Formats: sequence, C-alpha cells, structure tokens
Amino acid sequence: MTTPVLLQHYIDGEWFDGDADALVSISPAEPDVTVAHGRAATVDAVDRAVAAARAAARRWARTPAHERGTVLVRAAAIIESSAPRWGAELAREEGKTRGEGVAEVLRAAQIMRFYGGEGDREAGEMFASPRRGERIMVARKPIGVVGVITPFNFPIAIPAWKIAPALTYGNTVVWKPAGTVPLLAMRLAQALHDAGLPPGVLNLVMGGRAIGAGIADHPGIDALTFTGSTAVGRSLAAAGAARGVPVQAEMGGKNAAVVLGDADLDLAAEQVLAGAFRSSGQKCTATSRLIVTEDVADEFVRELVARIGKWTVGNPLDEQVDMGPVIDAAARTSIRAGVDEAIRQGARALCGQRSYEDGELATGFYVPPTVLELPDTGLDVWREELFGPVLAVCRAADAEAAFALADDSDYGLSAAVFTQDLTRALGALEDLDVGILHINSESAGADPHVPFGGAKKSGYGPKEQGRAAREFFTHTTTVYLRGGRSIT
Ligand SMILES: NC(=O)C1=CN([C@@H]2O[C@H](COP(=O)(O)OP(=O)(O)OC[C@H]3O[C@@H](n4cnc5c(N)ncnc54)[C@H](OP(=O)(O)O)[C@@H]3O)[C@@H](O)[C@H]2O)C=CC1
Ligand SMILES: O=C(O)CCC(=O)C(=O)O
Repeated sequence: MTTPVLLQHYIDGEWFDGDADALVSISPAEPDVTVAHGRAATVDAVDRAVAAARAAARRWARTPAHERGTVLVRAAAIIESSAPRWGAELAREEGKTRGEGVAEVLRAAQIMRFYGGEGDREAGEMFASPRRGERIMVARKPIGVVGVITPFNFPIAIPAWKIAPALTYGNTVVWKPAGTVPLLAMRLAQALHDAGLPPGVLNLVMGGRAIGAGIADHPGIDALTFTGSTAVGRSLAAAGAARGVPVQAEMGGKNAAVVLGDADLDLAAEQVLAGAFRSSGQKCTATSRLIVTEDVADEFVRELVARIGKWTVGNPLDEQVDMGPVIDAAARTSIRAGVDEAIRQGARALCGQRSYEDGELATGFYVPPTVLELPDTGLDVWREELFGPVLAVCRAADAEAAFALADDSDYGLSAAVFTQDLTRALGALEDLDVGILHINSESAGADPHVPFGGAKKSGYGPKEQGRAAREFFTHTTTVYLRGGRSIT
C-alpha cells in the first residue's frame, strides 16, 4: 500500500499546513484507502492568498510576456516528466483509468506549453484613424487577480487551462480545487513553484465550499473562472454581476450523439462508447443521449450493447480495466437513483440495470455502464445531467427528426454526428445550438488551441482555451496615439 501524501496549501511562495478540518483524499475504487491527507485551510487563508496575489500583481504584469511564458514552458517539462507517477495518483484519487490519468497529465503539460508561447504573440491591435497623424491602438492588459474554482473530473487539465492563460496574460491567481482531488492540485502548484513562478503569483487554498465562496465574494478578486455544476456556476455568475466582476463559467451538458443510416456504424459504435463511458461518463462533454435513425437502430444498439459487455469495470490502476468508479458515494447514489427513476418512468435497461451489490466492486463507488432505451423524450433522464456512465437512447424517423431531438435540450455544450454525407454534416452545424460539434468523432475532447465552451445552460461568459481565453483574461485600453508635433 502507498503511503498517503501530506497535503499542503501554497500562499506567497510558501507551503504550509492547514489548521481547519481534516482534508482527506480517498480512493473511489477503495474508499478505505487514503491517498493524501492534511488539514483544510480556514477562510482567513483566502484573505492572505488574495493579499499575496495583489502584492505580486503589478510586478508580474510588468514581467515581459516572454519571461512569463518561459516559466510555463519549464512547468510543462516538469509535468511531462512526472506523468507516469502523477497519472497513477490521478487514477487513484479521481477514479479514471491509469491510461486516462497519464493522458490527462500529459494534456496539462501540452496546455502549459501552448500558453507558454501564447504570451509572445500580439498584445493588441493597431487601427487607422480618421484624423491625420494619428493611429489608434487597442492594448491588451491583465485584469488583475483571478479567482479559479475547479471541479473534480479533470483535476489537472482543467486547472491548467484556466491557470496557464491567466498567468501568461499577466494575472495572478487564487485557486480552490474540488475537495475530492486536492493531491493533483498540489502537484500542479508544485510544478509551477519548481519552474520558478515568483511568490504570490499563484496561490492554492484547499477546503470546502466556504473557501470557494470566500474567493468568489472577495472584494480583492477582479475576475472569476469556474467549471462545475450549472447551479453553482449560475450563482457565482449572479454574485459576480452584482459586484461588477467578470465571470466565466463552464457548466453541465446533456450531449447527444446522432447516428444516421449512412454512417460507418463500426466507427460510430467505437466513438459513442468512448464518449459515453470513458472516465465513467464524468465529463461535461460526455455523450449522455444517443439518437439513432430507425433504419439502423436495431443493428446499432445491439452492437453497442454487445461491445460494452466486453468492457472490464474495476480498479483503475489495473491495466486491463476500461472503466473505473465514479467520484464518491453521493455520485453513485444519485446516478443509481436517476437510472431507477428512468426505469420507473418507462425506460428499458439494455444493460447496467443491476448495480454492484456484492462481489469485489461492491465496496468501491462503481456504477455499471448503463444503456437505457426510452419510449419518448418525456423522461427526466432525457433532460437531466446524471454525470455518470448512463446513455439514454431514442429513435428518430430521419436525419431532420434526429437533429431536432438532439437540439431538444436546455444544455448546448457538445454534440457528435455520425454520417458520411457532407450535406447532412453541414446541416448539423446549422441545426444544433452547441459550442462544440464533432463530425464522426466522440462528443468529448478539447484541443488547447481552439475555443472550448457551450451554448444555452452550458456556458456563461467568454469561452475557454485557444485565442478565446484572451478575451476573458485580458481587458483593453484604447489609445489614440499622436506624435507630439502637429503634422500638416
Ligand atoms: N461542466 C463541467 O465541466 C462539469 C460539470 N459538473 C457538474 O457538477 C456536478 C457536481 O460536480 P462537482 O464537481 O461537485 O460540481 P460543483 O459545482 O458542486 O463544484 C465545482 C467546484 O465548485 C466548488 N463549489 C461548490 N459549491 C460552491 C459554492 N457555493 N461557492 C463556491 N464554490 C463552490 C466545489 O468545491 P467542493 O468540491 O469543495 O464542493 C468545486 O471546487 C456534476 O454532477 C455535474 O453535473 C461537474 C464537473 C465538471
Ligand atoms: O472533453 C474534454 O476532454 C473536456 C471535458 C471537460 O472540460 C469537463 O468535463 O469539464
């Protein structure tokens, strides 16, 4: 058994123990195993973190962008070389498979490297002026101190794609990670510390919701970026609006995969399974609704269920395992309750009806991969995000009906469409109100150099990643620029 890691907070370049309640990170596969432990911070640590971030803000903003980027590039190298160890820790702490854990750590390194270069690119725009001898410059500047609140499901990649752009564009950060994944948060902060980030530029404060609320409401926070549930995201957006502070919130999804009769069904089955069940369905971009046209529905659904039957569910550190547990007991209970309610409302479970009540998976927070065939779209499971390995299937008469069903959601994060017909693929772009559209690939996944975020209830504020991140992490000053002598 591995010795639990000691958890420490990080303020003004110093590591220190918390002095509030116990902070314990357990393994969702083996809940009696402690992965890391320490003490949570008290809310007054937020005051100290904000003060440190404010004190560091001016100097960091005036540090040449190239120097700021160099720190991120060095952090990328540290993260990359730690990927095997940290990836295993991630699997132990969060429950995704070791392969997914290592891939996520490498993704964090890739994000750091991308933003390491991004600071060197243009820092504004120059416009012509209607007046002789004048140019108009729009200069981009950091916002100041950014509050970062992150979820459990990508414990290093999501923080990386918020913190890296914040830093590269010259802001300082106060960060609260999800309570279930403090170890990976500490690893990311360690990488930036070891890469030479100056004291106060990043501050990590771990603890419960009171810490999150303390950051969100703090008068010293100039902007807030959040990923997590729609309820919390909206409340933070409302609080930010009341204080006049910009908020970026990435929230839930109820993402559809649409499989049309002309699709390559083999490819579609592989991709729908990955989208629905990798990371136990705990991605905001996971496929939780499948719409398949009648002409191929029987064949496609049969194939899907046969394939998922071959997946191994179990300890995420075991190389043979395809899917691990969900994050905690509460998640397992609410996902199971959602499935039971769907069945009560008329859904037919094609697989996954039986939970792991005995045997070796009974003690971990396991939920079987579940496929539910729905009689119609009136069921709660069609609309409500369960955030687990549950796929709700509906049939459609044709492509037009299928797209209408896919768009029948309050959420609009991502969608996947499987077809070999370019006209239909382009039709999906028109018909689906989503932030991310995949044609012939799974609904999950995001590259660091392109915008990421959703429409409708899924997103609020400027998008994340790529160039879009600059919109949130900078503000502009428009400069009317004339020489000191009159020009005739
Ligand atoms: N769109 C997405 O990317 C994601 C969506 N979700 C959705 O959210 C649900 C719950 O997941 P979870 O990660 O717990 O999401 P939450 O929204 O509950 O939590 C996300 C982050 O916000 C913090 N937080 C919670 N309440 C407050 C508050 N009132 N003020 C300030 N910060 C707060 C959490 O802290 P703490 O952990 O200490 O409670 C965590 O750091 C999922 O079932 C899913 O539906 C979840 C993850 C990602
Ligand atoms: O699809 C991905 O890889 C990213 C998903 C994500 O951002 C999330 O689940 O919060």
